[in-house]
Amino acid sequence: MISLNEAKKKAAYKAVDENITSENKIIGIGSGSTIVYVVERILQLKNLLNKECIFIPTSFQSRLLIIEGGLNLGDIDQYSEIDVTIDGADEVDENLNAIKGGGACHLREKLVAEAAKKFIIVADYSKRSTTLGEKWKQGVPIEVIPFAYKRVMNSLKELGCENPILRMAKAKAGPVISDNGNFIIDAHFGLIEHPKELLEKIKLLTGVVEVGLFVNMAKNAYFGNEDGSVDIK
Ligand SMILES: O=C[C@H](O)[C@H](O)[C@H](O)COP(=O)(O)O
Repeated sequence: MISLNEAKKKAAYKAVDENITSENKIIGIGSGSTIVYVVERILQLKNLLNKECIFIPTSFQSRLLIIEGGLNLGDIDQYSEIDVTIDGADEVDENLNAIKGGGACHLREKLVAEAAKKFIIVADYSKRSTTLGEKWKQGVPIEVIPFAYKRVMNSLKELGCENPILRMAKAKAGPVISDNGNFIIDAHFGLIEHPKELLEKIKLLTGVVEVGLFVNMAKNAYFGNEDGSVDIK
């Protein structure tokens, strides 16, 4: 049996080995703890990759990983067509729909994933489910314009979320502020049988910037298993 961190690393390394080649010129880098291993592997293989390759971050965290690794940094407004984006997830269902935004990065993550010809998810075994909502009990992360948060919370209750929560910071009094200056609401909807419908309903609420439901976006997911193997879906 291996630890969750080792499982993340196994998935990340295999995803890089199988999806990042010398032919890729623009690569999207997701956010979170699994992505640290993605960048670690990219750095190990640096000499085999295209020297001109540009890396597009999805957060302050991944921007730092790119800079500190000595990789070429670009931005999504300079490079709106990406060859491959690799990112972590909070939960992935059997159709490869995902909940993302546990680290409040899902707005840029979605943009960089949508811009990619190939979007690949990397995750450990604890994130794998049949139906979204089975594993990630914190709720769907929703980025909102700060002054709209109360109205959006009321509307989320009408959509079936009993107790939407404004995400609070840990080492600061007050709410989490995203990289884009917005608030995050976590909205638990139980089992999400129809993620596309729920995404569309939430997205229509005034003041919502982006929803951490990634529906029909991933080409493959790499899951690191407890026994050290990696499943590719
Ligand atoms: O906002 C954060 C992102 O969506 C992450 O990709 C997600 O939370 C998974 O992170 P981790 O790899 O740390 O589990």
